[in-house]
Amino acid sequence: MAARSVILGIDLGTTSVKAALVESAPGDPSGFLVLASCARAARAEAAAQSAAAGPQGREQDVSRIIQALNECLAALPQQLLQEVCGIGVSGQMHGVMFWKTDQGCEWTEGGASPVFEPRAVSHLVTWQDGRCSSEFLASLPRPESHLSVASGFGCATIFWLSKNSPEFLKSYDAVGTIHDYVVAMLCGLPRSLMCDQNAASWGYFNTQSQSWNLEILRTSGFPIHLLPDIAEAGSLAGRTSRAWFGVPKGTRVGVALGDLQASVYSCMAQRTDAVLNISTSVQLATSMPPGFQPAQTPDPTAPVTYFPYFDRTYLAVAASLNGGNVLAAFVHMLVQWMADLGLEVEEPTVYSCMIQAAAQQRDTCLTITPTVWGERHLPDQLASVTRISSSDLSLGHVTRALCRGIVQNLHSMLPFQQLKEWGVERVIGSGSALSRNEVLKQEVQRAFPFPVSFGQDVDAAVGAALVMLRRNLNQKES
Ligand SMILES: Nc1ncnc2c1ncn2[C@@H]1O[C@H](COP(=O)(O)OP(=O)(O)O)[C@@H](O)[C@H]1O
Ligand SMILES: O=C(CO)[C@@H](O)[C@H](O)[C@H](O)[C@H](O)COP(=O)(O)O
Repeated sequence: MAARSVILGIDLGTTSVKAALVESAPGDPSGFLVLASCARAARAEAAAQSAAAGPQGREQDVSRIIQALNECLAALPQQLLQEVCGIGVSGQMHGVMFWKTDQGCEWTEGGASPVFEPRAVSHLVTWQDGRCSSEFLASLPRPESHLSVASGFGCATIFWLSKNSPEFLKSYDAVGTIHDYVVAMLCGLPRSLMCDQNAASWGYFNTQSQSWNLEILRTSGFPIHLLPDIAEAGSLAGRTSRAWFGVPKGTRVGVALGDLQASVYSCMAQRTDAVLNISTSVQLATSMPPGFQPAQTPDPTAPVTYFPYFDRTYLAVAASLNGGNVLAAFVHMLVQWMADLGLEVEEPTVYSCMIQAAAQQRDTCLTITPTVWGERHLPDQLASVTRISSSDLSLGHVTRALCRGIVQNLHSMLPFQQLKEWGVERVIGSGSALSRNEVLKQEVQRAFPFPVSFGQDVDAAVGAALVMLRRNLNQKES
């Protein structure tokens, strides 16, 4: 019997790590089967390593992210892992972490299979980081890119560190996103490799020339020697340097992909589909026609931006900073209030009760603008609640209004009418904040009256695997 083509897909998200085992299935309408999947909360939030980052700093402990990854791999069927012939990796874009070449991890051979643990690495400064004030961003050089630079973008964070913590940078000689790091460790890469999807999310990257704005950065004192080499999205990064949780040594590994692009790749079946992802954040994306090129002068006030996809095509994306993280903040607030009142309640219980209560509350006049983190195009628009009446104060009312506010905020960035004009005929939902929340699903269907279907809650991991399967492993043995 021919060996199975089993591909391992990984998504290193902001809240959780997801892994999926995917197999080519020509007989299936989708062409593939998800054989197994796993998700593990990373719980990686950590205090900023640089005190100067202040309360707006948002960093994650890389060891906890890798621990969640290891837990996912350990939970997948060993037999299937031994049949893996390719690995696709995706993750939270924009963020940046640092490591020392050849010292970024330590492989331990003690257990059933070698595993790597991070060594000589920094925290991950994530896309939610707010240390770069508007004044600081205004002091930076204008990028030669169609995307403006925002706080939490890798190059902005590196500029900030070079100006506020220069000693910190002297300890490292490699940088990348968390998913670039994992690929580099799995393959033992001498230098970090990055595809245009992630490079564009850092700022100061020209997607037309596929190159960093080296001259602009160099003349501004940016440590350009740190910048990763660029590779095409969907290309190979290398092969695993060791066996890993049963995955054979020498397994091909793709260059790491953006989580959004990987989710779109797994959900978008027709060019007329729009993909609405609600995870920690929210994105509404649809594909632009081949040959489309975004205007080269970025407009920081534009709610829709254009993300590189595959083969020099672009996605039109409304990317909100306020998605599942707003619900998580509300849940955290409730748990804290109940603790202050001497009551101990677990977060999953609160999620379950509030979603059930809102499902019974089909409508509300309470109106919530949920933007506790502002938006990149409206940084000063923080959250607000209006139309509060004594009859609309139940948990069901507030949760319904919160879910509606998250979806309406996205709709204000990319309205149903605009999608219709672009030829969109269907919306595919993705992301586990959406898949676990019937009320959010109802509000999506209310705001976007298209036929709506919902993907799986490991869409980016499946997408990363499919890219590997369709762009590398269906080709002849190289
Ligand atoms: N028990 C739960 N029930 C419903 N929603 C949840 C639950 N736990 C977390 N969530 C939501 O899921 C979101 C995280 O989704 P996830 O897909 O893990 O994010 P990411 O891909 O960004 O890591 C949280 O921000 C929260 O809103
Ligand atoms: O902020 C944008 C785009 O600018 C998002 O697409 C961003 O890439 C994602 O929210 C981050 O990658 C985080 O994704 P997730 O952890 O919310 O899945």
